[in-house]
Amino acid sequence: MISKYAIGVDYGTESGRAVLVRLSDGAEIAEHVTPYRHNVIDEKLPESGLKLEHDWALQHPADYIEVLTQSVPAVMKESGVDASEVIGLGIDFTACTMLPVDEAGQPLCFNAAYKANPHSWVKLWKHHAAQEEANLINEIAAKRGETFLPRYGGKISSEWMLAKSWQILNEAPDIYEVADKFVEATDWVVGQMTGNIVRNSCTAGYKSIWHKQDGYPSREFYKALDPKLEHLADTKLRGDVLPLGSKAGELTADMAAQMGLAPGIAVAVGNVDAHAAVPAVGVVTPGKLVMAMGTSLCHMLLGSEEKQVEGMCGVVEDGIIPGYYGYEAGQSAVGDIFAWYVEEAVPAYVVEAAKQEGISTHEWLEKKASELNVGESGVLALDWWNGNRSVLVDTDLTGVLVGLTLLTKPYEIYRALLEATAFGTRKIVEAFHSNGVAVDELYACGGLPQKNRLLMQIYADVTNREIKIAASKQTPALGAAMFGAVAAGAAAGGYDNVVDAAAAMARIREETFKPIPANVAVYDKLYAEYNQLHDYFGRGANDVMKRLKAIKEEASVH
Ligand SMILES: Nc1ncnc2c1ncn2[C@@H]1O[C@H](COP(=O)(O)OP(=O)(O)O)[C@@H](O)[C@H]1O
Ligand SMILES: O=C(CO)[C@@H](O)[C@@H](O)COP(=O)(O)O
Repeated sequence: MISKYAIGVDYGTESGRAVLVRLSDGAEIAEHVTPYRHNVIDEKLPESGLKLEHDWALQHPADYIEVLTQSVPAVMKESGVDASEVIGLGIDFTACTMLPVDEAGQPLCFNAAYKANPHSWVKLWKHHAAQEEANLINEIAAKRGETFLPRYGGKISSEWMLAKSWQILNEAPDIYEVADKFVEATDWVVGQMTGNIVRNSCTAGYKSIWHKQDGYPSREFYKALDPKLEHLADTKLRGDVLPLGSKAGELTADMAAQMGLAPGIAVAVGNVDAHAAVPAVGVVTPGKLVMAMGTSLCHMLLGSEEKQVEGMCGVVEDGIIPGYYGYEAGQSAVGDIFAWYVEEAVPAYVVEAAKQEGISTHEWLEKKASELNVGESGVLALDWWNGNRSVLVDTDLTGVLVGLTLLTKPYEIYRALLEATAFGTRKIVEAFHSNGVAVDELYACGGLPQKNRLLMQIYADVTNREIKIAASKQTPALGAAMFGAVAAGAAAGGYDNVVDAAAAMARIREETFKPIPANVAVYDKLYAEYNQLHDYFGRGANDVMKRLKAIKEEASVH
């Protein structure tokens, strides 16, 4: 039998990667990464050099296309697979990563008339400058008793489509006016491959308050926010919303030529990175929490019923795997916090020591931190370096370190940061579990489980649960390829549904991380302290973080 293949393209925060996957067994034949030429644009705009304000995070749409034209031909070349054997392609993306486009589907930032306006660019998921809009959305939605609110854990995030769109209206009404549509980057890139933009049910459901039965919120609700938003859903957000696994269209001849693929192959509707990873670790039933661990951490879980859970990002019917309610929660920085520490705060002697040993600074810190007993450092942290996504849903919260002394060592702080993120995850696990969405097992995928064993042991100890690790290093891309195979269908050599695709293609590692009872006991005590700090700083007892932010904003006006 001739092997068939699909390509999965995973769009992360700093780079995109293509993986060529064999459909019979999920073997990853070749992979290639293309770093985004413009990376995250958070200081000044390309070309005009316009300085961006705090909390902005933009991207350049051309970088996404470069991933297709660089990484896809590279995997084809490396593998030696003939283009005729590749039957489908799927992508996954960070989200809500959104952009305004014109009638032709072209990003407004490609237009000389608009590109000096930062609102014409892609707003990356971690663009956090729409918190004021989010606060108002939540206040007004709560006052009106909007029924969608409980589906989003009681709060709509500043990271999502509505807050970002409203920020455009408030700060750049001309861009709002001229935008034909606001689209998720995942849908835009798929549209570039097929020649037609369609929306997917996953980003629409989790990031744009779309519901399978009810559609978007009512016009009255949008109007209550701002009369100019009344028609947002039927104008800027219009367009078909197709379920995950659907075929968005076929690869155009032009893009096929640039990507080294055959024209006409099936392209799946867009997906979200964390969501695509779920079938890629073989999770297609409830009770198994999948943690996509990278710069941020997304928690994905299936349930048979729709439950209300404080601070979850959302519950969407068929949002991850058809037939189940897909639950999502998350932490908006995890790896990014460790990166901050390594890049901004370790002393030179640590960097030098790591260099001498021929290992990375992370690895050196991990090694030294592993020698500590649990609780030995006396240092505790709150993991809010990029705000709090779940369960507080507040991007104005910031980080905390408690317990520092003149004897505190860098690796003790590093360990406290690893632990803080694990406590943040425990908070989420408990929120689900205590509200009737069972979390019996943990699965981890993404870059971090491959990079840091201490981190994974800490997560097992803090949550008191065994953790299974994805065999693939590229789980979102593998999942995206599965959806590409589903879009192609069994008749073409793919699969008819993602459950069948997962049965054949998903794998986990044999080795798991099991909780160590002695560590679990100490972490219970530390978690109780974390919880107290969490509520003190996060639930209004002391709003020092918000006051500091206000002072900082005032002081930064030059
Ligand atoms: N040894 C390590 N221990 C902990 N974190 C690490 C280590 N090496 C890199 N990181 C962090 O991993 C993150 C990148 O994760 P990865 O999954 O590769 O990326 P992404 O989330 O963009 O897909 C960065 O934030 C980086 O700080
Ligand atoms: O918000 C989501 C998913 O809902 C993610 O796309 C976002 O956290 C970015 O994820 P990564 O850290 O790039 O893996």
